[in-house]
Amino acid sequence: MAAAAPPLKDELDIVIPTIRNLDFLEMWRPYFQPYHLIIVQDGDPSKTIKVPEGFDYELYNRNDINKILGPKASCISFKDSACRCFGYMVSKKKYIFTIDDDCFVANDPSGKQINALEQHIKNLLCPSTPLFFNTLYDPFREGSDFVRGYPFSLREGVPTAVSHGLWLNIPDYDAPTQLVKPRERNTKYVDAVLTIPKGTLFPMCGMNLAFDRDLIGPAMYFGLMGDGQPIGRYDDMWAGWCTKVICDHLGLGIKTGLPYIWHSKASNPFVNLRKEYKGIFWQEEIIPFFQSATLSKDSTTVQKCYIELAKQVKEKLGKIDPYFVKLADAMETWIQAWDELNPPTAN
Ligand SMILES: O=c1ccn([C@@H]2O[C@H](COP(=O)(O)OP(=O)(O)O[C@H]3O[C@@H](CO)[C@H](O)[C@H]3O)[C@@H](O)[C@H]2O)c(=O)[nH]1
Ligand SMILES: [Mn+2]
Repeated sequence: MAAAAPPLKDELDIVIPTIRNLDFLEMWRPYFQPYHLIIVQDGDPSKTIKVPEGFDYELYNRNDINKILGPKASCISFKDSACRCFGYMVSKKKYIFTIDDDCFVANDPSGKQINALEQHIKNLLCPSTPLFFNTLYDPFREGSDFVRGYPFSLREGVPTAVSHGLWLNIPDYDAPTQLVKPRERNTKYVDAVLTIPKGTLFPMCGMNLAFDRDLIGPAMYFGLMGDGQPIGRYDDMWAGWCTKVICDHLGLGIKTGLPYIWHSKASNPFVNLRKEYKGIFWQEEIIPFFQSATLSKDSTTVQKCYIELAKQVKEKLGKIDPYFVKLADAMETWIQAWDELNPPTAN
């Protein structure tokens, strides 16, 4: 009997931001080889990035980004992993999985390899439950269900837009935590997938992340960081806060938990502190902004929501620092570029 085709084989792209070689793909080969890769090469475009044999991929460096987007390339970060969102924009597939090049296949407590891609796909293909918390975690998982007292009117759930995976070994800590706990490693494997309740924000890490591009793609702009910007390492956080506000508004769900990957490399905490420090005190004003952000009922598409949010960023966060005016403009440029590369299909 022929082996079953890998799930969503022709409907999912794997996006990898990189400044290194891609030897890590060897370990992922059994799981990734059937899928198309979109490699976003950051840093010096004259450097050649070697892709292991046998993978189907497209690779974009900074020259390619500038050529494709022209002046709109200004919204894509340079010298920061945030550049990965260019891959989301050029993809033509319904689903995206993004992973860092220092993330490897992890083992579950039984010692079995974790096919992270397969678990993300399971997460995305079954509904989320943001409107009422199920205490037995993901009710759609094998061996689980809705518990007594869970309203039947809510058991259909909502479409899942984002699947947020976690990391064994090096946890995604901020620089101050990393400095205080340099040897801390995450050894806890928690066998759970949770829907993040409506009205609750969360810190989205871009290291091991999948999403439904048709449902939420235009909101997945990884904020302007890196070269020439006053902060770094808030790109994915920014995307997560915007995405969660928009998912709550449009009735979409976000899950976090399984799958785990093995994060192998701790980036330099001192470099990270320099990148993060302004964000550490700015976020004490950014979070209340997102917690109180409301979108009008006329905002019925992700693009409309995102543009409305960008206007609020400019108006309400612009007074913290001119960076937020620039970021709001970059958010608008991102949507223009997105719509240019992804014109609505005439239905
Ligand atoms: O300038 C750069 C630096 C790195 N990359 C690529 O991005 C990822 C992540 O890089 P790295 O593993 O070195 O950094 P981490 O601190 O572990 O990254 C995590 O923290 C957040 C930083 O924003 C983010 O959510 C995680 O990615 C690798 O693939 C590098 O090759 C880059 O493209 N440009
Ligand atoms: Mn890393």
